[in-house]
Amino acid sequence: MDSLAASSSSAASSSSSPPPPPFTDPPNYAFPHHRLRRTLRNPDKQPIVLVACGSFSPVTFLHLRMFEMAVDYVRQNTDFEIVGGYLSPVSDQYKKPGLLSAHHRVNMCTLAAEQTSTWLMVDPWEAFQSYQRTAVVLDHFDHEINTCLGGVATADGVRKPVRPMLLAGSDLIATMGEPGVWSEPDLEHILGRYGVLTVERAGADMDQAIDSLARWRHNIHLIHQLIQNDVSSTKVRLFLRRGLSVRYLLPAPVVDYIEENGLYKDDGPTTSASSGAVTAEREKAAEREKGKVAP
Ligand SMILES: Nc1ncnc2c1ncn2[C@@H]1O[C@H](COP(=O)(O)OP(=O)(O)OP(=O)(O)O)[C@@H](O)[C@H]1O
Ligand SMILES: O=C(O)c1ccc[n+]([C@@H]2O[C@H](COP(=O)([O-])O)[C@@H](O)[C@H]2O)c1
Repeated sequence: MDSLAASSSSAASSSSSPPPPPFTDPPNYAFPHHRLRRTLRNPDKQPIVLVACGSFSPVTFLHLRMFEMAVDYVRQNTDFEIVGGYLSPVSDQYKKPGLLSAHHRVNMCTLAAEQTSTWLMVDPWEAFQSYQRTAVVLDHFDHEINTCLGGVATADGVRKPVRPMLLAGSDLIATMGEPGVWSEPDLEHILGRYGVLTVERAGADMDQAIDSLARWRHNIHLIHQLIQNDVSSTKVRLFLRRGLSVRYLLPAPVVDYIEENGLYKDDGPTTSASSGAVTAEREKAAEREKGKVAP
């Protein structure tokens, strides 16, 4: 199997022991696919699933709106057919400021997906374990949907593999050009193999962001926001700390959940925002040194 996780784990295995599973699943994990469409509407299209990775602390209407913008973009500009959409909240080990526990973030994302949409799902795979790089997360989707579920079928019964594609804001794509945040092989894997749908974000210059990623330009799809929305989780957390209303910025069940659980009343951890992935990777390496965490 052509996956980063598979290749790194098989390199570590001895010839006498059975090959380790390609991915480490959290306890009691089952891949959610209750809303994954298993039959292609148009047999000539390439099936894709949208995977949005992020903190979602908390999930906002903008995060959900990114998926709807992607649907319009894909219909008007590509030969893709979207068969599913997933929010994949990052692990607690990501250590970003304001990162609430995975338990609450997954609960809020699930309320948002299940109660405000008919097709979005939440995959808790990366949330409930050690930090997983985005390249590995996309491999996990590839494995679950194509290897385990057998992809999707056309109405004539022809099976087709589904391509997981990253759905992200242009600020996230901009970090791909920053030294020390993403590894070069991972960029090749994410942008060369899978591709990304990038939603314009106020304050992040999309053209500048993709300049340094020019060699993968064919796999980077730019989605312009026709109605500007610059809601961010940071601003929502700030409002909550100040006792201001966040109603109509987030889905109502998420606002209720925050109130019921008394969330975001204090500042949380203070790691710098851009160092989340770097911090998580360093901590994981240190854990590996101590022999506590599998590679
Ligand atoms: N206003 C926005 N416009 C476009 N993309 C966005 C916007 N807000 C979030 N995103 C994207 O959503 C994904 C998840 O982001 P994340 O959970 O880190 O949200 P965030 O609002 O940026 O969080 P924080 O404010 O805590 O940094 C990322 O790809 C991010 O770029
Ligand atoms: O895989 C990586 O190397 C990598 C580097 C930087 C960020 N990410 C992912 O990007 C997502 C959003 O990050 P952030 O800091 O914008 O909240 C989060 O899911 C991280 O795991 C991933």
